[in-house]
Amino acid sequence: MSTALSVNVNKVALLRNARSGEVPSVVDFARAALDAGAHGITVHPRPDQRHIRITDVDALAELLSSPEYADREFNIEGNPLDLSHGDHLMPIVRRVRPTQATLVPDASDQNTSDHGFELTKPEVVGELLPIVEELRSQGCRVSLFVDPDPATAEAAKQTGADRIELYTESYAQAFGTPDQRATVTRFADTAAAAKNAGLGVNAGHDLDQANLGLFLEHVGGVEEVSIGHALVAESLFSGVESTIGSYLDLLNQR
Ligand SMILES: CC(=O)[C@@H](O)[C@H](O)COP(=O)(O)O
Ligand SMILES: NCC(=O)COP(=O)(O)O
Repeated sequence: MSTALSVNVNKVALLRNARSGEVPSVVDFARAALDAGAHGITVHPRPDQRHIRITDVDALAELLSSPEYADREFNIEGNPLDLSHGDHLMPIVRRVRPTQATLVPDASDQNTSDHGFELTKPEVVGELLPIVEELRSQGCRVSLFVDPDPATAEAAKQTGADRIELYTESYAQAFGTPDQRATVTRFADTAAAAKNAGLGVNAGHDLDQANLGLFLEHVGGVEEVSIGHALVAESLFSGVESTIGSYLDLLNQR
């Protein structure tokens, strides 16, 4: 199985928002990533719009609607259960109709994503069921952000979701330490449990060129990795085309 690369452009928007204006352009970065061979674009439009704004989502949707990118995917992340700023995510997904929605249980004031859904709790599954059903009814693939836990992966099936996304920060932290083997084994076990439950497997958070290869070597059947923070940082030094090419080499996609 080949693993697709979805480029998260949150951090391009973060830099852009440091000043007024459109420099650097989120759309231009996304176009360069796609032209270099990235399989898709990911955004996480948080309620405070600290980086990705709703206008960015619409501009990227227009870019990806271009015939030249007909085979590329748009992945929108967010927490449909966080109504602290009103219903933020679902109106966006209903309007844009992305290829995939990745549901992430972030609170609106979190610095970044730092945990997955507790799907072994029936009440969490119950809250997600109607949302997953609506998204899938509009043709949107649904992925649920989860911690590395086989029981959680198995429970994800009850929501009707298509995939899980493995939250890989603990892997990135363990990479190169004595905990590496045990940690990557837990991710492999979680991925296997998801596959056995009939779910696809995505992965993301703190993946980079240094740690990605070992992860894919040990965790089977990963269909998509979404990478942003490290990739954008690496692009500052090596350029977008070269950086994307390096990731595609790691994914054996060139
Ligand atoms: C869900 C996840 O781990 C990331 O996709 C998330 O988008 C990171 O959010 P920030 O870019 O705001 O840190
Ligand atoms: N779902 C993970 C993602 O989109 C990007 O995470 P990161 O590479 O910015 O940590």
